[in-house]
Amino acid sequence: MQSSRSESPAELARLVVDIGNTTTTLAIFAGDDEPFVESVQSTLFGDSGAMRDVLSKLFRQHSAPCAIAICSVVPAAAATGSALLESLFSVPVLHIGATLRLPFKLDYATPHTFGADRLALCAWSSHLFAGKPVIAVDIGTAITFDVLDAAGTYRGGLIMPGIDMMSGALHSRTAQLPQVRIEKPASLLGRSTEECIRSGIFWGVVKEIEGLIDAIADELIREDGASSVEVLVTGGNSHLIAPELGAVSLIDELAVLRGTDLLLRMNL
Ligand SMILES: Nc1ncnc2c1ncn2[C@@H]1O[C@H](COP(=O)(O)OP(=O)(O)O)[C@@H](O)[C@H]1O
Ligand SMILES: CC(C)(COP(=O)(O)O)[C@@H](O)C(=O)NCCC(=O)O
Ligand SMILES: [K+]
Repeated sequence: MQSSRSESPAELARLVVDIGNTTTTLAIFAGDDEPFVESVQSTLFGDSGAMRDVLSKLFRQHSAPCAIAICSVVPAAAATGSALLESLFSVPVLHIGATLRLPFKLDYATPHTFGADRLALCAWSSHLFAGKPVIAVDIGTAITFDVLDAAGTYRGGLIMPGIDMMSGALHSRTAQLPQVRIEKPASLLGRSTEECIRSGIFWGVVKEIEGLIDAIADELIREDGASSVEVLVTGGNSHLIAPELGAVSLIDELAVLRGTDLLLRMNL
């Protein structure tokens, strides 16, 4: 792949892939411009034939990448995907993990099991809110909370089932409950089976997240004397839920991708 001599790595195109348990998102970053983004079902990313089509479409309008990073929580898809990308672009693929140079201190008992998406989200959160405590919430297949203190030290997190997982589990683990599409209910109290499920999951998740954010912020204020705590919300369901939450500093569905790109540039 030829590139002009004058461009620094930050200017050259970087391909960043976020493989979640539901959605795989591919982004092309160049300089500090907003990335060009394509999303596919993660089940597709394991199918190299289908992925060739997605990648050829993606790179029809863009120069080939000078650097590639994969942020994956699905090992099989990451293996297939990186082999495909390395063969297509002859560029080594960086896999996001705890052994990389990080912009924060990862204090986790099992760093090798820490989700790459949570790592990338913490990297971006620490970059965005340097010097402040931050709670990063990813409302995706699962819902995760990750907490950094003002000194940029990881303080811990929480993992809970995501919205579709809850709706799916109610249907698959009971004899009579239907699978319900979750959107904002018309009222708090349901007056039908479908309304009760929709309201139970939607408002249950809102109150769980709100309550946990408040409890975490109280702990940081009590233990660290923090004056205020930033809250960053991301994930496929962030735009559904975040508007119902109290003080959210920022909603950014691309936060994991931006953190992956930051880690790629820090580890080039
Ligand atoms: N295009 C979409 N439109 C509406 N909801 C979506 C879309 N893509 C994902 N979602 C919702 O987001 C959830 C997945 O979150 P996401 O963060 O995309 O996945 P992952 O956990 O794989 O990173 C899905 O369960 C679904 O509820
Ligand atoms: C918790 C997760 C499944 C969330 O992934 P997602 O919802 O994005 O698919 C992922 O971060 C993961 O596989 N974590 C590994 C365990 C850990 O983070 O400690
Ligand atoms: K995610």
